[in-house]
Amino acid sequence: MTTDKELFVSAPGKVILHGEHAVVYGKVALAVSLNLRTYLRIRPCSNNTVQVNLPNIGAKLSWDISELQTLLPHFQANLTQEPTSPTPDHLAILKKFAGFAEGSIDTQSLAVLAFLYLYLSICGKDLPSLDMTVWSQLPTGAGLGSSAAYSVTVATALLTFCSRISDPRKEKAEMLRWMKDELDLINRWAFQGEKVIHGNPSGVDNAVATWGGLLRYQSGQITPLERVSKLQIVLTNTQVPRSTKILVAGVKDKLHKFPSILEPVLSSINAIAEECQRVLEDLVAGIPGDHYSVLEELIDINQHHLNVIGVGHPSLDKVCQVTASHGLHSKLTGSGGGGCAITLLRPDVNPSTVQEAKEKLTDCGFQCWETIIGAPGVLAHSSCSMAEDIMKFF
Ligand SMILES: Nc1ncnc2c1ncn2[C@@H]1O[C@H](COP(=O)(O)OP(=O)(O)OP(=O)(O)O)[C@@H](O)[C@H]1O
Ligand SMILES: C[C@@](O)(CCO)CC(=O)[O-]
Ligand SMILES: [Mg+2]
Repeated sequence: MTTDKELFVSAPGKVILHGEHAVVYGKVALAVSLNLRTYLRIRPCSNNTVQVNLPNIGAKLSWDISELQTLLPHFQANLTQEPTSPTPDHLAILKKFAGFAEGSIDTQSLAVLAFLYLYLSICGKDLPSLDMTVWSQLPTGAGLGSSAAYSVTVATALLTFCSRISDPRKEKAEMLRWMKDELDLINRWAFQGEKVIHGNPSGVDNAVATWGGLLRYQSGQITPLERVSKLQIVLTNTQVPRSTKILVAGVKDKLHKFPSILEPVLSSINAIAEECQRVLEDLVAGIPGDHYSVLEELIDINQHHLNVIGVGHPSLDKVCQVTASHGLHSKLTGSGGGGCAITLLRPDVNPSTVQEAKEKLTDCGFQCWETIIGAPGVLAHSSCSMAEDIMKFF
């Protein structure tokens, strides 16, 4: 097999500055890509099988093309240019095929169901033999958009492999990307993968993984916010596992139970995201003001709101307490219930204060790192351009 037959793609994780959960109900979210990426290798294989290797979650599966072909009649309607949503019937058929129990929502089932749904929907009538490996620098299920980075890389690789979008490796550009229309198609297919994993995603995470940078997202409308990604952030992973699907469903139940109590909270989260955008724009425009104090207050208020809607966790409270004792402000990011928190660093913060806070957080059993935000969205790579420390996982 020649190496140019193998294609590598990668997509970034994200942090949500403000708007998680409220964005599911049409409110504004501000989200930015991270310098932690998911990498995927796809290549043809010659033994009429589809092989999927997911080392982060310890899954290795293989199916005969002839078996997969029997599922195609159920997915015929999907073989259009327009991405189509997974129905409960589709998911039931795929679960039965893969041998997963009816209500299974474990890590492996969700990843495999999302792959099978995208493979059968994107690849058309002549299902190709292929071998796919996905490996990520992102912690799985920690609020950093690992499911979206996974869905974006899988959708991109399948669309490229089946020639439904171009292969950017034919271009001589430094950064191998797709055209705007193709990125839009990738984003819309990845959204279907997210539906399999999340149940009811807003689409913000797959938008950031596709387009990169800092985005304002509202009801499918994506607005890149340029030149405002200067914020310095510490990320803390509480290492408490949680599922976005369950947390999103929990907020829905609460909203149905107490609409007049929860709706104003979601509207207030919307106002926080709007105010944050305004402050970030003032910062860039050099308009005088104590912008960082406002950003810190917005973080504190939103963290209280997120507790009110039921997505907090004692481990996240601990991150907020520890950082507050060093004069720093934190909130959960992503779907909460554990997972990750962000802590804002003012440009004039004393590095020893940050160091001490990080040491205390590490003593609590949390993992802490300073991040570079605003990484590029989905990229193609040729095998010779892949860094050695990443290639060793493939
Ligand atoms: N590297 C990976 N390999 C295989 N499956 C993955 C990988 N990364 C994510 N997944 C799939 O995504 C699921 C995690 O998605 P979930 O939405 O719960 O968390 P997240 O995306 O990390 O956080 P958030 O949605 O809050 O940003 C896993 O259960 C798995 O099915
Ligand atoms: C919790 C949520 O708002 C963000 C998860 O990163 C869910 C979503 O928008 O799909
Ligand atoms: Mg997710």
